[in-house]
Amino acid sequence: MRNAHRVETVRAAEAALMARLPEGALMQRAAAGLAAACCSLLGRVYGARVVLLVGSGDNGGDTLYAGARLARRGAGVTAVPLGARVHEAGLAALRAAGGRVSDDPFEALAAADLVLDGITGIGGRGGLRPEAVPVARAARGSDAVVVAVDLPSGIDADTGEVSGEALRADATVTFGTYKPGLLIDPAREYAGAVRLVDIGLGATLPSVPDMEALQHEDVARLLPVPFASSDKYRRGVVGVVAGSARYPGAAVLAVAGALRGGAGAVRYVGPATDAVLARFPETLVHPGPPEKAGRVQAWVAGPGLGDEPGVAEVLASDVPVLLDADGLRDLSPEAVRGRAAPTLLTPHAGEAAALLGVERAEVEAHRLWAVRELTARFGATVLLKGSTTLVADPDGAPVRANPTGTPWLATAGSGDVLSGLAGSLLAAGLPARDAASAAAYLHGLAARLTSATATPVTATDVAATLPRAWSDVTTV
Ligand SMILES: NC(=O)C1=CN([C@@H]2O[C@H](COP(=O)(O)OP(=O)(O)OC[C@H]3O[C@@H](n4cnc5c(N)ncnc54)[C@H](OP(=O)(O)O)[C@@H]3O)[C@@H](O)[C@H]2O)[C@@H](O)CC1
Ligand SMILES: Nc1ncnc2c1ncn2[C@@H]1O[C@H](COP(=O)(O)OP(=O)(O)O)[C@@H](O)[C@H]1O
Ligand SMILES: [K+]
Repeated sequence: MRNAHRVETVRAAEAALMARLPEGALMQRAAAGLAAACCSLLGRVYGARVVLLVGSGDNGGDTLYAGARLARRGAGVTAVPLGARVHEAGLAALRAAGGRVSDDPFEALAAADLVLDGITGIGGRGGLRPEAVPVARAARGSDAVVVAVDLPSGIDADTGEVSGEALRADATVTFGTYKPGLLIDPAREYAGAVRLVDIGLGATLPSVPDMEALQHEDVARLLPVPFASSDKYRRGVVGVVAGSARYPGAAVLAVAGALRGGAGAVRYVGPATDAVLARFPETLVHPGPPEKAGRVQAWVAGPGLGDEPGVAEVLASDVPVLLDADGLRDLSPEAVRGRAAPTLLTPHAGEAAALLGVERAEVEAHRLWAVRELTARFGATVLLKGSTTLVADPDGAPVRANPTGTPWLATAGSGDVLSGLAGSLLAAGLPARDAASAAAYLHGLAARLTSATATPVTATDVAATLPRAWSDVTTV
């Protein structure tokens, strides 16, 4: 599991740890880890040209001490102070190691191999200030590798929001714990590859993080495994209410996802029985209504449903229900809040915006807010799809950010596959939060495996690759 903590939590943990350590010890740990990461990125340190963008706080201090370490190994290191103050001890260390302060940042950047962005870390507020903007742009426009120190300067550490200009990094070296902003778009995209440096903060951080991201071993633990005594009903039956005369393909894709999700059987209910059977003869089919179709352990309703009935019927059932696409249209919080069994909503940004009564751009810019707000209003688990898929639970457990996926997933029908897959995991007995986050993980991984050759993927490809993703996760 990758854990992330908010700035307030990090500061409290840092204060508790610092009280036990000699002064400056944490900053030296951070700087040592940062310098080591820079060495591995540079390959050859001796003779490399390194530029430090230094803000007024401790983020600049980390950067100066790391710069001193690189200078001692033979790099040519130039500091560019950008704040009203500078970390004096860090600057003295850099000078003592042979580093210098630049009088022309643009000249230094034009020749740089590596730029360290130490303008702001967890103390930053809002986007880059105007005086830093031209320098940050020159850094990004140069041929140098840009490494963000703790966070890309200009992003919001707690939310992943980017309200002004921020410096896009190729890699981020973060200290002690991940920050939520490193896991959530749009900020996540500014961070590049993120490396965590252990500075001993684990000892004083709370054990329940503010946010988390699953990894292979976490998903492997969640996925259902049949026992010797299992039969198809004990493994769980998932019912899929999807498709219409206009969108029969959505039914096929949702069933495709459901068949690969670990349920023992998939029951399709709706008008697309012929299309579903033609593709997947193993499906149990029924024209509807859902309550006449036979017992299921979870329902998925909505993909391609158009104006077909079924949503109210599954909401009236006493089993977990996943609502997606047309199943979310005009959904009232009361219809969900009154349910005794879990409900999982899987909107994309447009559907989330409609449910919240805001613009789509508002959801995309404030994804964490949007997923939390939907969860609170509907009293349901919510999986918000998009460039970063987030899963929030009404019981207040840490929000999960999905680390897999690729922009190639933005293809028609891929959401239908996801809803079938997540519903299948619900039917197999996973709690809604686990079903949603494990499904998003497998779905994103399948898309990555399919697009490994940098070619477009189709929703059908993603569904067909789910078994490979499953085996990739469970055979670590
Ligand atoms: N916590 C830990 O465990 C450890 C933390 N460590 C390190 O310390 C870092 C946090 O340091 P920090 O608290 O000094 O804040 P930091 O991010 O350097 O900003 C400072 C100042 O910047 C300014 N400023 C604000 N917004 C701005 C903007 N948009 N654009 C430009 N300037 C802006 C503002 O000052 P102002 O100019 O307003 O007076 C603010 O006070 C942390 O990220 C990590 O690197 C490690 O060393 C060890 C373990
Ligand atoms: N830019 C992106 N990067 C990564 N994944 C994306 C991006 N845009 C969309 N996705 C993913 O693609 C899928 C699209 O689902 P959805 O919007 O419901 O499409 P459809 O309704 O056509 O099935 C979701 O899993 C979503 O998380
Ligand atoms: K930074």
